[in-house]
Amino acid sequence: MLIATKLVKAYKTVLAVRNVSISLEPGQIMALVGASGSGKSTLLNLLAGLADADTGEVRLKGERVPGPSEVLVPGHKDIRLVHQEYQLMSNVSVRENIAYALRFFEKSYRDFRVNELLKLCRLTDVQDRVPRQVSGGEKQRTAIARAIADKPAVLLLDEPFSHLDLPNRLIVRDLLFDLVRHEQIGSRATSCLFVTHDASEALSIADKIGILRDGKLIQLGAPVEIYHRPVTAYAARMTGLVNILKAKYLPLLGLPEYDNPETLICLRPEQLKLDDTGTPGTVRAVYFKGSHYELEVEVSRYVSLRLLTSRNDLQIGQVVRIGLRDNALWQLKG
Ligand SMILES: Nc1ncnc2c1ncn2[C@@H]1O[C@H](COP(=O)(O)OP(=O)(O)OP(=O)(O)O)[C@@H](O)[C@H]1O
Repeated sequence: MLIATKLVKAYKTVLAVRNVSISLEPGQIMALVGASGSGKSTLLNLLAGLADADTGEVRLKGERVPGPSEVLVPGHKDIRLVHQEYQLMSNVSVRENIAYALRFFEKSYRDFRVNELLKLCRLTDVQDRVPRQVSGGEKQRTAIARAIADKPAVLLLDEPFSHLDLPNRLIVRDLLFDLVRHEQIGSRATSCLFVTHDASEALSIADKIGILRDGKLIQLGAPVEIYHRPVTAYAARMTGLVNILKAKYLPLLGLPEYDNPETLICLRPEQLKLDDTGTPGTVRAVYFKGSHYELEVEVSRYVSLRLLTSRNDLQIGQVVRIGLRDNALWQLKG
């Protein structure tokens, strides 16, 4: 189990990581979601033993993970970090890049394991090409295959989806999911922690999601919990499309105001519906999303709401009526 306790890291005047504590169980997937500059990469480096914490510590299976100032070769043998740039050897094939991680193993096992990894990461067809001859998605998967080759306890990934197109994002998402489950069958369970600024993949595969803001972990929980009960407007926005309105505008939707009219209320688009008996509003935007349409409907000068519909006959300027699917409103703390 990987446990980080009260990690703090500052760069001169910037406090990049503030008192962050997390724990990752064997076989778990955790995603840390935050805006640019929220401290994601710094935290990953601390977890990997590649940066020295000012205070706090990281432990893997009870043993302290030393920082680079304490060891000759920075990093920990059981923790692998896949960087955004992949850091592959440019003059050797995909296969050899992966095999290099297993150079101290017997050849027969090495060949077996490399074949297994090529299959798992869907790289068998491109195994003889050098990195410049493969796509970004294939480079990413080669870096992941190399990182997990000798079954580390922890796989850390920095923005594994950010440079990829949608099909490749889905392949990598499924791969992470598969490899954590697949590698669990063996005697050691690999855990995976990745950082991202886009929660869409995180919501679907992570067991736990942490929301980072200005170096602080402001919320940690299961994806469903964070999505439906975000603590702040920032956590709500980082995890998907959301309407945030002040409680004083709830009567517009036929609901009573709260004691404090300035309280922020979070309404996910799917909590709203087009409803002939609901509140009238004017369609301000219609976005085609493939499986559905996203509408922006102005219900007053101060309130525009986003909702989803399968109706394909709506036009900008048209008046529609909006109702709530359920009255489960969620109150934000700020
Ligand atoms: N070497 C450094 N020297 C000074 N400040 C730094 C250094 N590295 C990061 N920072 C600052 O620390 C804060 C956190 O940076 P970090 O790179 O960890 O965030 P991030 O969430 O990974 O951002 P991004 O998504 O843009 O990569 C930022 O304010 C950044 O400017």
